[in-house]
Amino acid sequence: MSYIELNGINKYFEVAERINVLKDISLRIHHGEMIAIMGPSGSGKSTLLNILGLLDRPSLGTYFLDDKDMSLLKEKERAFTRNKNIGFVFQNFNLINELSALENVKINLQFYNLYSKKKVTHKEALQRSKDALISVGLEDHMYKRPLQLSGGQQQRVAIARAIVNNPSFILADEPTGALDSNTTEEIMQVLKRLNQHGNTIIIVTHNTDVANQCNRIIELKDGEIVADGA
Ligand SMILES: Nc1ncnc2c1ncn2[C@@H]1O[C@H](COP(=O)(O)OP(=O)(O)OP(=O)(O)O)[C@@H](O)[C@H]1O
Repeated sequence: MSYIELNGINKYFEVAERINVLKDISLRIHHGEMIAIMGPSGSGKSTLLNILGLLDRPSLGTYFLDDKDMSLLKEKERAFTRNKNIGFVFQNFNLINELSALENVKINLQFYNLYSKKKVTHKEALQRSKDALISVGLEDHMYKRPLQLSGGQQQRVAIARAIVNNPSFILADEPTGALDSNTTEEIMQVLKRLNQHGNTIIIVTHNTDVANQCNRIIELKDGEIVADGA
């Protein structure tokens, strides 16, 4: 069962002076949780998500993923660990407009092949990408390009891309920020279904309706955890 444990995480940025954006963050994320990270603008939510997603390193503190100390990994191992364990979903979908939905999903398995010794064949990549799109309800839209799809459908493609590697964790930074309330609800249903099937989900959000559908809400203020509970 995958878990994440952060202990004493601090993050500094040096601009004109040193600013401490995350202050002594300790938390354990258990397998199967669905977590919202909330807090005012500038409180450090995205910085924390980037550290959890191995996109950025803490200045101080330890990060364990499944008993492995992430600070000991070299860049290539970090990239492999990230690609294998973590799927990302972004506010603006981050899809490639020149590629079909299917190709946008398949690209994640091509990245996987860059880092993994055990390669996924073209045939398997195609089947897994189709299965991921079917699981988010896009069986009739696989060959369309992102701009031929609605915002909610584009976000479903992005979710399919995030899950095609079977990651334990899905990290979503304002996944419904660009969507209306009905589409937000649809995307939450998709995320909740993935959570019921065993994915651990962490969502940064300003939307209390989104947060209230999670099992745990972590609230940040000025880089500190000020609340953490159901
Ligand atoms: N690369 C960087 N260099 C310098 N300062 C940074 C950098 N990244 C973030 N910051 C600062 O760190 C603080 C926290 O930023 P972060 O993006 O994590 O906040 P947030 O809670 O996600 O905000 P929002 O809700 O507006 O997205 C802000 O003051 C921001 O200006």
